[in-house]
Amino acid sequence: MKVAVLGAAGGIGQALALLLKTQLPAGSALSLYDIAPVTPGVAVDLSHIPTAVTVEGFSGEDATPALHGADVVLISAGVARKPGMDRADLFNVNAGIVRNLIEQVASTAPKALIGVITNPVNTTVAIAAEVLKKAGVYDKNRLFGVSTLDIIRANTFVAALKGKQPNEIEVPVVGGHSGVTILPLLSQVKGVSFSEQEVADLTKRIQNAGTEVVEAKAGGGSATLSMGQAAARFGLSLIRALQGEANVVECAYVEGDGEYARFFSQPLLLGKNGIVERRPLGTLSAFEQQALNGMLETLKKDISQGEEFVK
Ligand SMILES: NC(=O)C1=CN([C@@H]2O[C@H](COP(=O)(O)OP(=O)(O)OC[C@H]3O[C@@H](n4cnc5c(N)ncnc54)[C@H](O)[C@@H]3O)[C@@H](O)[C@H]2O)C=CC1
Ligand SMILES: O=C([O-])CC(=O)C(=O)O
Repeated sequence: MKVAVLGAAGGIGQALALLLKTQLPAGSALSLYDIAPVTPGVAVDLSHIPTAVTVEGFSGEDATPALHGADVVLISAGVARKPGMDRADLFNVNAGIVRNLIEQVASTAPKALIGVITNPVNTTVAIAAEVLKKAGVYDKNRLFGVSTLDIIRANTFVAALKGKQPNEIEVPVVGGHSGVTILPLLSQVKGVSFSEQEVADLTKRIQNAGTEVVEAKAGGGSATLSMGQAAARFGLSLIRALQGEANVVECAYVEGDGEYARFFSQPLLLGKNGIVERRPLGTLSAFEQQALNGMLETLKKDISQGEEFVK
């Protein structure tokens, strides 16, 4: 299996590349690309770690040398937030970066499973879909917005509140990846129960967790290490599914049946061709139903902005 990381010299990219170098199955290839000239050096650095995963690094304007034969492409290239900014404020710079990189994926690795990390995810995934469509290679089962960070945060916060081990807790998080569009389905977490106040407080904390990091880093960027871990979890799940493992389920932001919005994060059964089955959201509490209804206008606007950008 070959995994390409685009944006590999950045905060997320380097953390992700390290985790993939140490956790990909033996015999895998890791291919790193970033516009920054340090990227081949990042690959040399990682190549000294004794695992059976080869590493190559490429820099400059052309991403295609990194993309040949890629089974999975994870994209974190772009700018990150500073205090006072919304994820939507990143659109002006990141929309063009995602369009450019996806054009190169479309021409070089059209069958790859693509995970978009670059913000604003609600919008950049719509851009990616439209670019792939224009190139005649769009398959909605192969394009994912990576929302795994919301899930691992939710697991961490719930475990801490309820005195559980984090690996015992799995919170489905649906919707999108910004503010009110992030909806943890706390009513579905097995083995714990919450008061109404706990649900309200936890939901808000999970929705604002990105901002919590941005403010704590005080101008030095946004979540990179936890996002590296989240992207590694998601990328490794894609690889396990590609290799034929059964019952690999992850939530991600994908094009579905449009019941709520064209793109929506929901639980997905993954397989050799990407999404095998979009799982229903299940029964929602009154709080969750209200939050779902309340997010849709924002989410749809975010999606249209991406669609319009490519038209
Ligand atoms: N989906 C999610 O849950 C999360 C998404 N993010 C997003 O991920 C993105 C990256 O964040 P960081 O790694 O912290 O930023 P960073 O600034 O540390 O790294 C970004 C990298 O992208 C590279 N880059 C910029 N333009 C490029 C281009 N045209 N081609 C190739 N590479 C290019 C830069 O050289 C840099 O190495 C941001 O948009 C951020 O908002 C961050 C955290 C969570
Ligand atoms: O908040 C940000 O800008 C980065 C991000 O998406 C997150 O940490 O969830």
